[in-house]
Amino acid sequence: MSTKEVESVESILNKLPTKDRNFLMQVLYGRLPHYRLGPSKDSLKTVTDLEIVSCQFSCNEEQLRPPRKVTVGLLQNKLPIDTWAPITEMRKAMYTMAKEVLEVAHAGGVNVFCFQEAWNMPFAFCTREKFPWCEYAEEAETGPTTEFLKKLAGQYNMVIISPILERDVQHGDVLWNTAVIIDNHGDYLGKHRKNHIPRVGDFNESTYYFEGNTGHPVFETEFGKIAVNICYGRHHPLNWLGFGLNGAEIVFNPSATVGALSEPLWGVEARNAAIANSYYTCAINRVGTEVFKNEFTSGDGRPAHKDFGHFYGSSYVAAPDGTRSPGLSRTRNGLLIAELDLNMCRQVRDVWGFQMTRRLEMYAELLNRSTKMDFKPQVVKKSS
Ligand SMILES: NC(=O)NCCC(=O)O
Repeated sequence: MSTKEVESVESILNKLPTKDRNFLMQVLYGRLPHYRLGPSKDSLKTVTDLEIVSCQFSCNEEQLRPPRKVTVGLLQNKLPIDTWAPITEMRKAMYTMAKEVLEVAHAGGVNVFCFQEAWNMPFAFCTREKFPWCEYAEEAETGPTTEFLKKLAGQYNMVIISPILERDVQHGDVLWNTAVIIDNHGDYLGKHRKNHIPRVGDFNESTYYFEGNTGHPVFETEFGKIAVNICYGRHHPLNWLGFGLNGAEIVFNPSATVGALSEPLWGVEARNAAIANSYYTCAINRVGTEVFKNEFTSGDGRPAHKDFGHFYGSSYVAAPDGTRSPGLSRTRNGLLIAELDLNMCRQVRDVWGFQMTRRLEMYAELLNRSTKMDFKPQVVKKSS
């Protein structure tokens, strides 16, 4: 990590006098979620410097439905060892870290836990090297990472979302960027493959895998209907809409993105999706700087370099009413624990009526027309 990196936006806001800070937070972040006591970090042995933020979103009490409280856990973490460590060592280090953090998350009452994108490996897709990175790929349903997490999910009664590099051995060993969903009984529930693959900056991911073919699945769990919009998919409002149309109540957005490219968009996109679709969104970004052995370039005139830049963390949760949690640190490992009341989804639909006032059939007709070869944009010009 560069020592020049700012800790977080909130660390700057916190320097303001309390009255000004509270006013600004209210305007920028909405009605503030309440803070909860965080779990103890005593069980952490190897994970150092883990920031824990613990908060609570609330909505109106209803007469006919009891509250539907669900606690989510979002983890952003640095690589514990060098990118060039042998795969078995990297996996061991990642599993040790995950085991310790999941124990803390369990103590914090987490029901649904999500890791960052491609969590169990370096984010090596900048390099365009095939070896050793493709060797990290594993089968979604039966691979070592899924097997490892199944035990913990069952033990902790926790749904776990595990974004990995997938190898599909049934279809010619093809690779995918995939999120595996393991239910709270420790059973494999399903998977979602990343729908939109970046071709921007050093994000050379299309060298490794293509656009996903799993649509917009929503996974019905004992803790609500959940979906996963992997990283770059957050720039596509219709991708978010797809999960909403299928009934998602919480959409996780495990990501890996760097400051120079996307930081001004980060606080906007997942939050706007929460508002537009009346569901909760959980945006998780990697943190730290990952340095590789060999230099790479990305055809943008920059000199060859060995790192992606700084992954700025800043993971947060946004609610259907637009309220958001503070972001985790830009520089530290972090666990964000947020208690949500899923009743808020319908309450916001009733108040704002976005699902009633949107014009899906009108959009469908335009979208359909716009994909045709003979499409003519509807532009009105003054005739000359
Ligand atoms: N991992 C990934 O898709 N990153 C692309 C960059 C971005 O979406 O900000």
